[in-house]
Amino acid sequence: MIEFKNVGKKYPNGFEGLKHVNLTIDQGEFVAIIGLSGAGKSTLIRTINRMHDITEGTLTVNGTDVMSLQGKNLRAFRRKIGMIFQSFNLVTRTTVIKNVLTAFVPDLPWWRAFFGVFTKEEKLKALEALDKVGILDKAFVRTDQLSGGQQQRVALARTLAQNPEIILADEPVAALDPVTAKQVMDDFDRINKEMKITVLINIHHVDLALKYASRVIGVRAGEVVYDGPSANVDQAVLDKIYQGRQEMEA
Ligand SMILES: Nc1ncnc2c1ncn2[C@@H]1O[C@H](COP(=O)(O)OP(=O)(O)OP(=O)(O)O)[C@@H](O)[C@H]1O
Repeated sequence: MIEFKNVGKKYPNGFEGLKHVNLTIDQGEFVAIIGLSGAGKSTLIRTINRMHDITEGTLTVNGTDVMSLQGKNLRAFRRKIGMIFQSFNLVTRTTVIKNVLTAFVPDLPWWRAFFGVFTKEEKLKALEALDKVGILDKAFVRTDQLSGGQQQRVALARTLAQNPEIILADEPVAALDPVTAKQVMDDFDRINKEMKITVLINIHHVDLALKYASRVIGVRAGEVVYDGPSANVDQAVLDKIYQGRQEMEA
């Protein structure tokens, strides 16, 4: 369970990225975070794995006070939270499987990481993760030969190999065409349902947010202005979140 209690985030320049955020997200939920550019969506999800420090209130993940973590404990905590970015963050000049195997690097002795020595079990786990996102046949292909959608799936497989409890995805389909975006969203959906992994997605596509997420969190100027079932999102809710700048899809 992820719990925000009166959370605030003030950036060093004094800008308030988050204000009075109160949220409880249960294990296994699929949540879409929507809002205008600059509303604070990235700031919100990045506080969960401590990419950003909160400056007010408390944030707990499965009972752990995130701000109390340091060094080894923080690294161990981060291993349970997968992160997916718009830009995939892969090493494109190497093979797909090598990218997935990097998921194990933080747990390896330095020499194994340095020489890229992986056990049979680790290799099987990496292949299994690729199978889960439907690109097992691409395991030994150079990553730069894959389409954008396939590369995002490699990133997803790398995250899955980490065995996460939570996946945070920051605009994961923003760089993809509509058909590929839907395929990647289908992967998130399957992973969420089959593996009971909590999925939190920042997304600009309201139609995809409403189709895939069961819950929508609307952020405006650092504040949560809507939190409820996606089925209850109507034009009035969108007007509140987007200040009248977003039309509901027919
Ligand atoms: N390091 C920083 N210092 C100061 N202000 C920042 C910093 N990072 C982000 N901000 C500001 O915080 C606000 C929220 O940014 P954030 O990236 O969370 O928005 P977002 O909703 O994810 O936007 P987008 O959809 O464009 O990615 C923005 O106004 C941004 O300019």
